[in-house]
Amino acid sequence: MSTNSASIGTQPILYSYWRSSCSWRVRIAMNLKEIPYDIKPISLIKSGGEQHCNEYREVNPMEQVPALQIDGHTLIESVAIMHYLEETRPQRPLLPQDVHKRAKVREIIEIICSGIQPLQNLIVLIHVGEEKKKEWAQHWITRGFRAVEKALSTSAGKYCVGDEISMADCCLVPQVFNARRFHVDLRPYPIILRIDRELESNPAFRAAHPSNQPDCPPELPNK
Ligand SMILES: O=C(O)/C=C\C(=O)CC(=O)CC(=O)O
Repeated sequence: MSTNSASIGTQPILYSYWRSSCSWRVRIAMNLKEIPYDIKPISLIKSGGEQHCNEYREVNPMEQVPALQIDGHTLIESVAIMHYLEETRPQRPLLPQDVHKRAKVREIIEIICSGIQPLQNLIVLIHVGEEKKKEWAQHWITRGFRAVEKALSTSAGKYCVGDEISMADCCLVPQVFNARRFHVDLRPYPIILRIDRELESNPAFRAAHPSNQPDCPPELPNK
């Protein structure tokens, strides 16, 4: 963890891209915990991607968003960031007290953050190629959503795990957006759809939505 004296005692800075699902997870968590922050937009597409420039590589050697400068540190990886926020800002908890429920939250996080999103992110789709990318993304999202829906069939209340919003919900909503972006048929996943609809009007989720980001283009493509 590198230190960054500029962020000690000042407002956290989130390096973010409007429709990056990983940035979006952190925006939701920050909003739920009511932590004020500034956004530094990093365009993943402008001039081959600002995430690859030397200056940003110093911030995040993975050349991805998000990165969060907070408490004098630079943190990367959205799930690690959410856990840091949970441990340092326990207000409005995003993990349940019950250990079994915690395990379910982590299970859903893993399915999405290891089993779906990395397989359909920008670098992979560029490698797969324009012609095949839609079918590829649909395949991995469908496979993962089958498992998420099954997990939710026993864990869900109003939200992914019980009736309290958790980190699992922070991960689910952006992934549903990606599924729609790649025209995945969501009808087989009624619980996923119900939770997504439930969270649509939540102010923390609304403020984190791509369409409410400073770097969102005037017309939202593929929405
Ligand atoms: O086409 C673009 O606008 C570029 C990048 C993204 O949306 C972000 C992703 O790679 C998808 C994701 O975060 O899951």
